[in-house]
Amino acid sequence: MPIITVERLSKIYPVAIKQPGIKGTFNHFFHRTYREIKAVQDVSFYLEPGEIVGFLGANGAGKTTTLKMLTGLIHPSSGNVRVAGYIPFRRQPEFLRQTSLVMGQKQQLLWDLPALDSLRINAAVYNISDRIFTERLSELASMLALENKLTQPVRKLSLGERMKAELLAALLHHPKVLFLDEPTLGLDVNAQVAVREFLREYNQRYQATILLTSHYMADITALCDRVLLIHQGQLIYDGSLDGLLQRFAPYREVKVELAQAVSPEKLKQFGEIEAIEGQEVRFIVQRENLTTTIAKLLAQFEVIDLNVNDPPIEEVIGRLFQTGTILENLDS
Ligand SMILES: Nc1ncnc2c1ncn2[C@@H]1O[C@H](COP(=O)(O)OP(=O)(O)OP(=O)(O)O)[C@@H](O)[C@H]1O
Repeated sequence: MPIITVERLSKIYPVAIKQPGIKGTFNHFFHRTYREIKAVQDVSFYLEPGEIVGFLGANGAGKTTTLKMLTGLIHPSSGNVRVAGYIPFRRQPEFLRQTSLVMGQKQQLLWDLPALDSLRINAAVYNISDRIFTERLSELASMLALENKLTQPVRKLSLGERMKAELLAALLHHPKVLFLDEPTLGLDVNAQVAVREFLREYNQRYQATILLTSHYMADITALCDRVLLIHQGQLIYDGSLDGLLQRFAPYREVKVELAQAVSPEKLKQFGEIEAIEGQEVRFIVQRENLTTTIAKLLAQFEVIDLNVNDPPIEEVIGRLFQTGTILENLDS
C-alpha cells in the first residue's frame, strides 16, 4: 500500500498586479486585481514505503510547492494528498511525528547555540525520552561523523557540518517519510558524498521513504532508481532514470580518437562538437543518425578508437530544462 498518495493535486497562487505610478498604487490599495500562477497542475503519483524517489524539474517548475503541500505547509487548491495515512494540511501531531522536511536553503537549528541545545528542544517537542534521545543522538551523530561538533555554536560549523546537523535534527524523531529540498545545495564534493551516503544508510536501516529534489544529478543517480519530472507544474514523467534518458535524450555521445588532429570545420558535419582535446573529439549525434555518422567518420579519417555512450545525465537534464526542449521532446 502506498505511503504517499497524490491525486490530481493543483496549486494556484493568486498574485496581485500593481500598475506603475501613483494611480497604480492607489488602485492597488482600493481595487486590487489578481492574476493566477498555476504552480502545480493535476499532479498524481504514489510512493511505496522505503522508496527513494528523485523529484526533478527546472527552476520554477513546481517542486517546492508540491513538497509544501505534501508537508502541510500550504493548502492545495484542489486534489487529494495522503502521507502516512494523514491529510498533511491538518498538521495533526501524529502526522508531524511521521514526517520531516529539510530545505537546503533554510535552517531550523539556532545559529548562536550549539546544535545539541536545539536537538534537546526538538526532543522535548516530539516527546522523546532522555534514554531514547541519548541512543538516537549517539547513533545519528556517529552515522554523520558529527560526534565532536554538536557542542559548538552552529555558526562555527562548516556548511557541510551544518547540513548534517540539520539532518540529525530532522531525523531525531525517526520519521517514516522524509522530504528533502536541495539537501546538498552549496556543499563541496566530499560533503555531498557524505550526505548521500548517510541518506542511503538511513533509508536502508529504517526503510524510510524519501522524496528528494536536487540540482546535483550525482545525488539522483546515487540514490534514486525512480524519478518524477515536473515541467511548468505538470508531471510529465514518472519512471526509471534509464527510461528518462531514453525518452528525453534522443541523442548519444560519440567519442573518437583520430590518428591526426583535424580542424573543427571538417568535423562539424558529423554532429554537434562537444569538445576537442588534441586528437580526441566528442560529438553529440542524434540516435537515428548514429550508424551513418560512424560509417562516415571511419571512411574519412584514420580512427584509433571510438566509443558511443549515453550523454551524462547532467547534460541531458541541462538540455531538457532549456526553454522549449522538453516540449519538443514531448511532441516527438
Ligand atoms: N508564494 C507564492 N506566491 C506566488 N507565486 C509563487 C509562490 N511560490 C511559488 N510561486 C510560483 O510558483 C511556481 C513554482 O514555484 P516553486 O517554488 O514550486 O518551483 P521549484 O520547482 O521549487 O523551483 P526552484 O527549483 O527554483 O526552487 C513559480 O512560478 C513561482 O514563481
